[in-house]
Amino acid sequence: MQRLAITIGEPSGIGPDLVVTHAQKVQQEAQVIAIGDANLLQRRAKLLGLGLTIKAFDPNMPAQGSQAGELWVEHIPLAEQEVIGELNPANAQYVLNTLEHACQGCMDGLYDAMVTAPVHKGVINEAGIAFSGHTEFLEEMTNSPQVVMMLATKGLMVALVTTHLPLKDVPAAITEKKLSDVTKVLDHDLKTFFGLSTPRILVCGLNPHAGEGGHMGREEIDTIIPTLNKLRDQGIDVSEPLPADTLFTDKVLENGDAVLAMYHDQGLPVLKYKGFGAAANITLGLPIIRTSVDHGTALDLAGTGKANGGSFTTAIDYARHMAACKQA
Ligand SMILES: NC(=O)c1ccc[n+]([C@@H]2O[C@H](COP(=O)([O-])OP(=O)(O)OC[C@H]3O[C@@H](n4cnc5c(N)ncnc54)[C@H](O)[C@@H]3O)[C@@H](O)[C@H]2O)c1
Ligand SMILES: N[C@H](C(=O)O)[C@H](O)COP(=O)(O)O
Repeated sequence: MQRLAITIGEPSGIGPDLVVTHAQKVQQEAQVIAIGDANLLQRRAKLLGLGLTIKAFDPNMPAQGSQAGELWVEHIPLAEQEVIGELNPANAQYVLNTLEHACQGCMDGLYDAMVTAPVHKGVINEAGIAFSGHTEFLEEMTNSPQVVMMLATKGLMVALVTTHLPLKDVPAAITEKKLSDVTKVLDHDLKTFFGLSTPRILVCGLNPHAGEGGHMGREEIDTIIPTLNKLRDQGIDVSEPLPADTLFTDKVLENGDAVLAMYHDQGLPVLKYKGFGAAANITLGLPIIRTSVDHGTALDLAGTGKANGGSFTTAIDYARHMAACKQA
């Protein structure tokens, strides 16, 4: 039986809501273990009118499922009690403690995968801790040479060359090495986890109309096309840089297995428009399996019972599928 570590995310957001709501279902095929403050989970369940029996996780016991309303918990204490909808920098280190615990447990083989509920990047930085996202945090903690952020929903997978950086810094970040390394990780993990023997990757240009022959930017000519040519010579099936506006049409998409976008807001708005609530964020290139929801902390919805748990379930499904592929 698989063991999944679920980090419960920003304490004042909807992460705890998603976890205690999900625990209302019988879990027979995997042991789902919430990593976070047990008292916070109990308070959130009470607020939502849900029954919750906390079961202390014991790593020395064989993996076992749970009945409806039960939740395995690895207790990591909050620094200060949460106020719903109000960010508190005092709890920033607590949030990182949950991530560190889950990641270390995956690296040690205790957990088969980690699934992350949303954290708030701003409040962690306000606490004086540089943090741009789980993706970069896990890359550093696992000492991985190159990770790739990919969001997936039924019928569309979008990976990113660059992730959480200011738009003005994007062109300089797209070097031959970066594009080549990201594409190789994407190609490898599409084969490993998604059953694609020769994945066809559709690559977005950076500039409008993929640079219009150099009249609207030269990055395609100077960097992107030469890199893609080399990758093709190495047996990776990549397209030419395609104008991103028309790439995301059915006629073009049906010729590929995944899209490689140059930056965050080139690829993710399309993915989220298509699949918000039924998509997951997957970090490729890690020595562990990590998936996440496709949304943020939604402070406005915490404790209201209105948070949609579709993406959370999707993230768990992808994690279980990937863990099974890794074990096969
Ligand atoms: N996986 C993650 O940890 C993750 C992902 C995205 C954003 N974030 C972080 O979340 C914080 C807030 O970001 P934001 O305000 O841009 O985005 P957000 O996703 O928190 O909210 C955007 C809108 O979507 C709604 N929404 C979000 N999740 C929902 C759900 N499950 N059901 C129903 N409605 C939902 C919200 O109510 C809001 O109206 C930021 O710090 C951001 O970096 C974290
Ligand atoms: N880029 C993600 C999104 O928009 O959904 C989100 O910020 C989460 O990123 P991390 O998984 O790196 O925290």
